[in-house]
Amino acid sequence: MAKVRVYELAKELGVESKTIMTKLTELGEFVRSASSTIEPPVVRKLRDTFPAGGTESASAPAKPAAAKPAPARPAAPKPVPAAEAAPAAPAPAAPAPAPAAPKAPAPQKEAASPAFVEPTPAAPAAAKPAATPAPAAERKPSASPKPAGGGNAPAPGPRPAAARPGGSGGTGGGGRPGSPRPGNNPFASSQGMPRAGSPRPGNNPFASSQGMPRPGARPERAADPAANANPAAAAGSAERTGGPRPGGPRPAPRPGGPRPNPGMMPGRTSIGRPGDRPAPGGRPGGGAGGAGGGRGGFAGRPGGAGGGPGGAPGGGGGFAGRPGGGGRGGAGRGSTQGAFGRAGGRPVRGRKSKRAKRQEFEQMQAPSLGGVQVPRGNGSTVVRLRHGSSLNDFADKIDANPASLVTVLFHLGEMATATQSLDEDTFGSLAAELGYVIEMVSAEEEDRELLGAFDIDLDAELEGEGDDELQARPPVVTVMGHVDHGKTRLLDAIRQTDVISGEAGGITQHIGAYQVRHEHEGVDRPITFIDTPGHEAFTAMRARGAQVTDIAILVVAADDGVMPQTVEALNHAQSAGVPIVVAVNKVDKEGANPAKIRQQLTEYNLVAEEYGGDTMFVDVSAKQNQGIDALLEAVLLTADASLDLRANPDKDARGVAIEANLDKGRGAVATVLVQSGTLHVGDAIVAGTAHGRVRAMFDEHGNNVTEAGPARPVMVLGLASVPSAGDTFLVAPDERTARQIAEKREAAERAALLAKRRKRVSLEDFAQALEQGKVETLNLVLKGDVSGAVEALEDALLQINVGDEVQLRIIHRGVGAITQNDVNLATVDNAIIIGFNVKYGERVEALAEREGVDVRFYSIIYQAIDDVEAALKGMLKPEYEEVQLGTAEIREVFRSSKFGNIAGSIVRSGEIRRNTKARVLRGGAVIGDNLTVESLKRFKDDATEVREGFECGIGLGSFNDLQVGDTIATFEMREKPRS
Ligand SMILES: Nc1nc2c(ncn2[C@@H]2O[C@H](COP(=O)(O)OP(=O)(O)OP(=O)(O)O)[C@@H](O)[C@H]2O)c(=O)[nH]1
Repeated sequence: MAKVRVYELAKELGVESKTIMTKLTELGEFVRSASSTIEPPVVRKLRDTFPAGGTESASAPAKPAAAKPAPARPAAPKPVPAAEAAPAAPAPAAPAPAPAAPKAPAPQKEAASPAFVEPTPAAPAAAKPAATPAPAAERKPSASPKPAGGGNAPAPGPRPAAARPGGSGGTGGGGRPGSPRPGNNPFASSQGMPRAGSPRPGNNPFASSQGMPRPGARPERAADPAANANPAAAAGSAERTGGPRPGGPRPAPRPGGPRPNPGMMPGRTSIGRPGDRPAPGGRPGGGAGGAGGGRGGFAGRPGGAGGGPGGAPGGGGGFAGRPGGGGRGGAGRGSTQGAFGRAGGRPVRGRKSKRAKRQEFEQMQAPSLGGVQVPRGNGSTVVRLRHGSSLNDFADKIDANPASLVTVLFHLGEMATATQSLDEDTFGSLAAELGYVIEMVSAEEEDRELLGAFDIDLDAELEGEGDDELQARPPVVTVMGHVDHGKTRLLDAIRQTDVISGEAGGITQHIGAYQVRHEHEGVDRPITFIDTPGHEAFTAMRARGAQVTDIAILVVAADDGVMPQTVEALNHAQSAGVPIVVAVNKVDKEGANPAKIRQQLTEYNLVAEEYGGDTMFVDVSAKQNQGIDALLEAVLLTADASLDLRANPDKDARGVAIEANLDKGRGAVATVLVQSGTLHVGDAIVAGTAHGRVRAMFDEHGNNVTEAGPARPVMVLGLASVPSAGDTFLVAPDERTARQIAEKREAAERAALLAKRRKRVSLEDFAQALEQGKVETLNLVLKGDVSGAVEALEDALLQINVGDEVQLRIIHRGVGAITQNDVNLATVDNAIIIGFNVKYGERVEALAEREGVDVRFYSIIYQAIDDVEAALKGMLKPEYEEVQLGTAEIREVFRSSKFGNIAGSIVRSGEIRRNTKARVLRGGAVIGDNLTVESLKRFKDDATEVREGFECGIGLGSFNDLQVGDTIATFEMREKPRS
């Protein structure tokens, strides 16, 4: 046994507890009472000091021999028993009497002896072994006793016991597996006693000890007492428990005892202990445990006592158990005490029908939040929700009442109506509480599902296309580059090369994209150009999930070199995985240095072929139409080298809207790029949330066309509304389907927009997102007022030691205000934008807000570095500041027994809002803080807010210390913007 109680040792040594305690004080050991436990080394010292009874000697030997291990016990038990029996007996006897009488003397004895025995042996043994081992030993003994009576039991018993405890208790958890039993026993005994007790009667006897405990509920004390009562030792207690009470009944009881017995504390029993008992199987165990439990419950110490034998451990366990116990353990205890509403309550009331008990048990498992019942998942039940879903949608999926979910969510600290769109995090915490796992369906998936409802499966369609169906299609090219480097001029020049039109001036109409033909290796091949220079259109489309561009032409003026937007453009292209062909423009100009461009771009991983890289650089002069053919040739070569450009033309068309506008005379006009299939006049189409029937189509020459195949841009008339650039379009089986798809998309888009708010990664939640595997890379977009600062910032950021699990990637850096492009790029790549001494460009803030992009501004470089570093380490927490909302002066206090005191007040400043935080000030001193405006009335009506100058009734919940003249100040905590 690990620990011995003072009174046990006193008994053993044949001295008074007081004497031992005095001695302990002399030794500098602090003990609270005679039932306190003493550590083995101290026990040894005391034994040396009081060379008392032979018991000691007997036990001493035993210890060594036993060495705590299981073996010891078996052996020890018997011998010891004898020895201890004597001492122990008395104690047990004492308690036993009363209870015992009623029940079964015989059992008592049996129980007693074994229990005692064990304890004793244990105790001595314990000294040597480590405390931990001891527990086990103790337990075992206890267990063994009963079963054993014999030797076998011991061995098995112990372990089992241990095991159970651990298991059942959950509590016992660690070392104290024993606890479980204790718990069981405890209750068993205690409960058994009491109830049975006549329980009460029973109680009386031990009354002090037992009686108390049980009823006592509780607590520690109860336990302690019990322990004391037992005096003898854990054994004693055990006995009592086991012995007396259980005495007869118990024996069995414990194991199952609890229930039987008692009937008693069924409640408790059932809860915590049930499990235990079984485990113990042994009454002995039970007995002992019981005792231990009792005490254990209390505290470690008691436990110790209980443990006496095995009790000690048990005791500890008990404790731990309860707390940790969680479900059962906790309940168990609670019940005992009656402190825990359900469990405790019932038992007290008396017996309940099995059904009632079961119901109660089930209730315990139901979510208790807010007192509502919601079907629970098993912790891994997956619920798929669309972005923008509401509690109603969630409730549908789990077959719950939406109102219950509102309540549960409220108890989790969030308020939402059943129809309000919620973000993923909110659903996540709600789902976790209820045992579900939320999977948010991505926008693409969502659209796929939406189309699936109409029997349209674009992926399956693509997968089903083999070499038989696929035919080569032209590449789609976007021209990007720094301002004034000649993008527009180059697109014009290319347009001029169109050999098909045969018209002077080539393409006559701007429709957002055009096709030219170029003879490549003897074959006349078309190339499609997106006729919107710059990467704005490119990123805008990409942000909408449309990947239109196959190849990017990066225009760099040879007389100017690589400039910020050059870099920006190539970042965009690279981040989209689009191959780049570099057009070194203005080579006709004086001072043009094409070689310098090649050299500069090597820094950005664009290494010219002539330098051993794989990027084609072509010197051109857009102004003089030089090198255009070579450029087209390079485009085709690059396409052939790195891309598989094929599509099936023989199906309904699918593609992307490139640009669209509302024309006064013609209605919605959209230029679409067919990506696969063939679009015909008369087709029912849906583009984003716009739908209609193709009334007419025109090409870039203004000619009417009746059909358009893959990579063919055409201007379409006939849509009922204007789609957005980047919207995907498809031909539907009929106009009605087209309309329905459009309507559903519109609804989904609206809902998603509502829920979007702050969903993207932010520096604050980056570490969390990292942990959850949502991100692996912290993508940053750096913008600064001067390039030197941006470079310095980038260098410093890249030097942060980020560890292996995460990568820091600067996906774009540039000089100037935060632009829509930056936000679009951050949207696509889930990046955070860092602005150093710059501001938002026009209308960009709204876009960032809408897209939920985290944009941070700094004017001190180290602050930015610190924040990023902190984010990477999960240290960056949002800062909150208190914002006062309003004050009200109390003019009169209405007392209401139902609602608590209501402050009849007049709002002096700001406004008073319901559910906001409040504090009460009297003469400038705060007399009540962290309160909530729980009720707010204007006359008899409930109000959500009352403005300055108006009177209202304010209820602060249970805070009733209100006086006329007090001021109620309301405030809220707002996230502090970092700067
Ligand atoms: N000498 C010479 N000038 C050129 C060449 N290409 C374009 N330019 C001139 O450079 C200026 C800018 O050309 P743009 O085509 O407007 O350049 P951009 O890149 O489209 O400019 P933004 O639309 O403002 O972004 C114009 O004055 C062109 O005439 C060229 O090859 N040689």
